[in-house]
Amino acid sequence: MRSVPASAAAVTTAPLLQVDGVSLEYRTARSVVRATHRVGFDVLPGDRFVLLGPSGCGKSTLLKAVAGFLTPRDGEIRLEGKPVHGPGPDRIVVFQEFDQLPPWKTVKQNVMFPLLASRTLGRREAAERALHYLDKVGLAAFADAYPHTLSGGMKQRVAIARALAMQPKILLMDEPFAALDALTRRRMQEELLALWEEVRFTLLFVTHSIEEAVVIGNRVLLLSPHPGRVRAELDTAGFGLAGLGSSRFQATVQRIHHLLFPDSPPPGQGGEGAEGRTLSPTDLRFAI
Ligand SMILES: Nc1ncnc2c1ncn2[C@@H]1O[C@H](COP(=O)(O)OP(=O)(O)OP(=O)(O)O)[C@@H](O)[C@H]1O
Repeated sequence: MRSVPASAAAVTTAPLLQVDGVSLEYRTARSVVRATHRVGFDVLPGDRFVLLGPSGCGKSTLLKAVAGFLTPRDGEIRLEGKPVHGPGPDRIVVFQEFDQLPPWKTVKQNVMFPLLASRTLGRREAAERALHYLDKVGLAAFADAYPHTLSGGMKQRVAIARALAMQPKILLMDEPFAALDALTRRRMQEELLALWEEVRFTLLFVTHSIEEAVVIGNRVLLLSPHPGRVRAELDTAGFGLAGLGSSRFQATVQRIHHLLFPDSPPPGQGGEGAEGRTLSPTDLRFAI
């Protein structure tokens, strides 16, 4: 991964990624669905930038556009100042689904595959790099295992190792832990933060969990319901998992809730806690 020294984010002000007035649409023969409306934000090198908003507000669509799979209807996406015109090895996505690993390849072969397919490295160097990143995610001992023998959390670790091994300029994660059980999800958040401390990559992370956004992000962009517009951008540096449960953490969660849903009671009031709430389809889910 292209790493950023601890102090670089503070001294380097040039954004790595610029999303500039981006509107995104899905067009079918019969209709046009506007997913986002003039969304703008900058991601600095070393940021853990989180897109947070209700289901359907266009978070995944934005991530797909940054990855180069969708072209904006209006606005522009730039990486290091250059317009994004399609997918590239400088932006790698980790998805939520566990089935993103070809089952006929071993764990090591899975991590090597994009390195070989993109001709980034030869076979021997690719194998070395794969083992290096598998070690970073604690899976070196499973290098020769097949994906079906791994748990959901282990599969996601392989997907993260595979993405990091490509050393992209920015790692894109679309609800990567949403399908995991609560304990595994928390452990994966912890491991991702530890990995970031070690490698200092730049991360764009999508979630609909307020708690997860505050734990993972140093900056959080709040998007309004469909079509997504920027509602606010918050500085959430300095929380992490250690801050969970502190009064400052809870106050931030409540503030975000209020910004997103000014008319509904904050979590913990009206008989609803921050976890396990029953919410409408357009509301946020708090499933950590
Ligand atoms: N392939 C598609 N064709 C047409 N409309 C789509 C398509 N994919 C998404 N949409 C619509 O675009 C809007 C944004 O969807 P998107 O998946 O980006 O939201 P999201 O914020 O990531 O939601 P969630 O948290 O539920 O994943 C929604 O109204 C959705 O129905």
